[in-house]
Amino acid sequence: MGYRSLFAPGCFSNRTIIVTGGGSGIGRCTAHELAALGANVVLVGRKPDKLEAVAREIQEDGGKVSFEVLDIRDEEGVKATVARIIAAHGPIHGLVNNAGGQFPSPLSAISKKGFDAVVSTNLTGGFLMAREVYLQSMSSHGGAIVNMLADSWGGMPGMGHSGAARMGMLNLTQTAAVEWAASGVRVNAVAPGWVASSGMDSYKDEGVRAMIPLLKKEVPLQRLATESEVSAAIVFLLTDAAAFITGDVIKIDGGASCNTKIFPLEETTASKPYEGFHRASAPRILGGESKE
Ligand SMILES: CCCCCCC/C=C/C(=O)SCCNC(=O)CCNC(=O)[C@H](O)C(C)(C)COP(=O)(O)OP(=O)(O)OC[C@H]1O[C@@H](n2cnc3c(N)ncnc32)[C@H](O)[C@@H]1OP(=O)(O)O
Ligand SMILES: NC(=O)C1=CN([C@@H]2O[C@H](COP(=O)(O)OP(=O)(O)OC[C@H]3O[C@@H](n4cnc5c(N)ncnc54)[C@H](OP(=O)(O)O)[C@@H]3O)[C@@H](O)[C@H]2O)C=CC1
Repeated sequence: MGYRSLFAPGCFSNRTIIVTGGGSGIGRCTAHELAALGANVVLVGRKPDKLEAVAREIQEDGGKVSFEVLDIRDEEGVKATVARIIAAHGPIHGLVNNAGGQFPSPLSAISKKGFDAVVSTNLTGGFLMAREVYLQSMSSHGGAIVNMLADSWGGMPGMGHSGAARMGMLNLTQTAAVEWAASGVRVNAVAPGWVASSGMDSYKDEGVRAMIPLLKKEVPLQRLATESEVSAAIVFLLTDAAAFITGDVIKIDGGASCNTKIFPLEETTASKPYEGFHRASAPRILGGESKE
């Protein structure tokens, strides 16, 4: 009958896709997936050695890849980088706005400089990348953008700066989806809960490191996500299989955002007091004030 799967090998052939933060963690994993499906991948990040190492890995696997050194918060740098990518590769078909991060800290301990660093990385930088890719390329031929959010639907002690930025990115995703739909541009997002990514190794604070093994307690599926479970959702949103999906968010959190936290999971059938990690106890673990 000649049925053609939308996930066929080579489904991204002749498509150029930018992956910001492609030098490590989820971005690296996504870049590998996209290249394996035939995409011409352009990695973006601040550190050339990391980008070069990932580019080499992908080339060794037979993939098409190059990289651009860029701080996504640098407006002129973003404009020039997007122009350079188009000059070298032609139209841009996909953007994975993955670059980001934060340092866990209670709100009361965050300086303006620190708050600005997190918001400019996780919100403004993503905006600049999406705007330039739209203006310089996708507005004339369509494309797909996937933004990185996180499980920030409620207050998460220690994550107020990045939570605020991610929720800003949620509205930006929805607004861009509406404004750019007529140009054939789809804009979606993924919202992971905790991911066992290499990025988690960047947390050096002892209190935060002690918290990591406890995080799975609030996840109904009782573990952290893998990098490839996040990149699979990103890749799906870029495929033609998602052609009628825009302005949407895929949560990859093992059900964490569905857990009301009123009763910790293991206490729902037991009577002993809960002593593990849950959202209300995070400030104590992070060294901040707690109302408990
Ligand atoms: C239930 C599930 C909830 C899910 C929640 C989401 C979980 C998310 C996890 C992850 O994201 S893991 C990935 C982690 N990866 C990273 O965080 C990447 C590395 N991080 C950074 O690059 C920075 O943290 C940054 C803020 C994203 C970028 O900072 P920038 O490069 O601008 O830093 P600086 O210029 O060096 O510093 C500016 C300013 O920011 C403050 N600051 C930065 N980093 C730290 C830190 N590690 N600890 C404390 N403070 C930090 C600091 O105030 C700096 O000001 P000065 O010290 O220079 O005055
Ligand atoms: N791990 C987790 O539990 C979760 C992660 N996330 C988010 O997923 C994304 C990927 O995280 P993960 O892979 O875990 O962590 P990583 O720290 O490995 O990835 C972050 C990437 O972003 C790049 N980056 C950071 N700031 C900038 C900047 N200003 N300009 C360009 N590139 C930048 C970094 O590269 P370089 O420093 O070389 O520039 C790095 O490659 C991040 O946005 C993260 O916040 C969301 C929810 C959960």
